[in-house]
Amino acid sequence: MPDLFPDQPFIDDFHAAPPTGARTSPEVSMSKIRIYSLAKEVGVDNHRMLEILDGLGVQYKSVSSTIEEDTVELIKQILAEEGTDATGGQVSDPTPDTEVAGETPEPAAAPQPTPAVQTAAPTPEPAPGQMPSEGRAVPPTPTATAPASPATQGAAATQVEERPTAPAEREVPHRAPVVTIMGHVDHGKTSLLDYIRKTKVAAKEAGGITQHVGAFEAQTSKGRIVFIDTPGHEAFTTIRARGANVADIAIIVIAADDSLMPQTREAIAHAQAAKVPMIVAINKIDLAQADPERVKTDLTQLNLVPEEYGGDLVVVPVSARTGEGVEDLLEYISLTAELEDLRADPKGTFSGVIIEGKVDKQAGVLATVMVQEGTLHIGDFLVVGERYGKIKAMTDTGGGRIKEAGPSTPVQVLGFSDVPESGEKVVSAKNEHAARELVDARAGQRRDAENARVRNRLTLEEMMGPVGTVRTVNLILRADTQGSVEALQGILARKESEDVKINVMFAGIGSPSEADVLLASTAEATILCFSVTAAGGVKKIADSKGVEIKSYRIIYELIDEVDRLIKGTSEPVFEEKYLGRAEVRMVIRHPKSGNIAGSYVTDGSLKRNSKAKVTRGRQVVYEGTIVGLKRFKDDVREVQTGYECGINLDWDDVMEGDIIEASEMVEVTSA
Ligand SMILES: Nc1nc2c(ncn2[C@@H]2O[C@H](COP(=O)(O)OP(=O)(O)OP(=O)(O)O)[C@@H](O)[C@H]2O)c(=O)[nH]1
Repeated sequence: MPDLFPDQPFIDDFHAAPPTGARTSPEVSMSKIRIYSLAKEVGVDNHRMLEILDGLGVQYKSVSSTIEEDTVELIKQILAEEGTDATGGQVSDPTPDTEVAGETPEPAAAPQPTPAVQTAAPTPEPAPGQMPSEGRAVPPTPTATAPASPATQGAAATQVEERPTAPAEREVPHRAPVVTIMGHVDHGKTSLLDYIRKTKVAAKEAGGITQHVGAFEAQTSKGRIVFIDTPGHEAFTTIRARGANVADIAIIVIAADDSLMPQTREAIAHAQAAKVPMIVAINKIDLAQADPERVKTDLTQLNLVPEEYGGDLVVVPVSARTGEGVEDLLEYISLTAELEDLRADPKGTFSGVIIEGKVDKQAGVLATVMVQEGTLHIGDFLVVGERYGKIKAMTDTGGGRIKEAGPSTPVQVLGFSDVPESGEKVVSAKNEHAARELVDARAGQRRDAENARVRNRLTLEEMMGPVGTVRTVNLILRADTQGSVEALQGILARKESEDVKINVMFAGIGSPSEADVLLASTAEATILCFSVTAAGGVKKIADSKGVEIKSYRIIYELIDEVDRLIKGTSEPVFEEKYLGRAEVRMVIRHPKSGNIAGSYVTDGSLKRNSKAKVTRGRQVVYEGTIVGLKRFKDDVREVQTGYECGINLDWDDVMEGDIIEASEMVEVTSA
């Protein structure tokens, strides 16, 4: 297998030149070393290395960032002082196999050297498109001490007291990563999945052809990796649209001979919206016309900068045909998973997500459940939405019968009476009675929510977010040409302010798609179209999901809509503004215009086309519009206080002595 983390560190061309006089150590021949190379060299896992760096207050973006030689020496010293074997340690395997499918023994529970620094909080979510650790806030520099692992606590009791309390999180075992593959049509998603399945799935039964159940488990040298078997962002977003997150990592497949295509951009937008770390697989590198460099350059235009260009995006060239680079890809998945510090408690309360459901002519309803937390056992009662069932049988993705399944395990379950839909959440109940109670409670809640939706209007706070916080307006843009897309993006970028962030989740050419609607529904985004419209089917889905699709032919109207969204009002709000009033002194009959009220403006001003309210004594006798306004023979737009004028209303019964009050509707500018 190619070594991704070479022992020899290399110069990062895109970083600062080595400081003058930099010392070269035998292990570190250059002045800078990438974090993951150092981690491998000294035999600690990447997560731990980042913790040490945090402890030292060293700034970094990801494990691909380089660190100075001085820091390297310091880290080695720390490790040496703590008795860590700086050369013979193990790079932790996040997901070794165990007897219960999906369950992983917690490495920290076994006697181990005390980690140098442990963070109490879970690893923060990575920013979209970045390696998981990117953008981590560097915590205040603690001393490079940390909670002892349970195994060492007894021996070092006094020391432990001075350290932060050991988080319970450490006791929760790691779990295998769940990976989804997305990308443009024909770029090789299915081929890549097939190659991995062919080479990495142990068929349990003789000649065992793994059946399609929506997911499969690959055994790699770095542990188990679970792949969602339905490629494409539609499947990914369908699951997300139901509020579930299944994938931990998204592989964006881009064909090396085709580079970025509309669905590539969509897939990237979907992964970013879900805040799932991305790895780009540049596929078809076996082709003569393959141009991986072009793909990397094109990616930078989306602000996704490959590692070798000084950014943080992991880009792996592969061929799903020859298998070249696939091992590298798997290794990068494990590395990303390790940094994500994915954990789930097999002993915890069960929760899972439906990957897919179907009816089998012989077996009946079969559903693939991804176990996310806890363990499933045959005989358990499961509740999905407002239905429940009892597990009669379970098979793993290799087709073998199993009795229980732990976290990150996809299992096919027999026992539901209706076919559940992908993305539905699954929980377990103690017994049938509890399952029924839960179903009843959910039905009640749904009815209450439906009633409340009818009654309640959104409060200002619900619409705009808490006062004083930065509000994000999520948008999906669709336009007829790339030029229009870019023009719109430019205008929108200038509309951002301290209080409002405009997040264009996806901008593409052509009509909005169903996938756009799903993306919008998960992110509460509005779809704005310029010179394109949504097809009837897409509109229907949008209606059913409460997603607004607005189409414009005039760019300024689209921008007005954005302004409204920025203000937090989905529709413009108008209020009536008083303009002025006039007294009718005589009524002049006009052959063409009808009756004209010869009037004297006593207050404010009157405007043509403004609203008119006519009062006679105390009674309002008419409400309409000032359709014409004259000064002598001239048509005018406005007449001020103290002037005489002729007022033509869209009403003919005006009388001497009437008062005409003018007003106009103005848009409320600030909410
Ligand atoms: N030369 C070469 N061809 C490949 C490679 N990967 C896929 N292909 C070919 O590209 C075509 C499309 O591959 P698929 O795997 O079906 O692509 P996909 O992205 O799953 O396509 P859809 O399912 O239609 O979205 C097929 O003819 C594959 O044989 C590769 O690495 N090298």
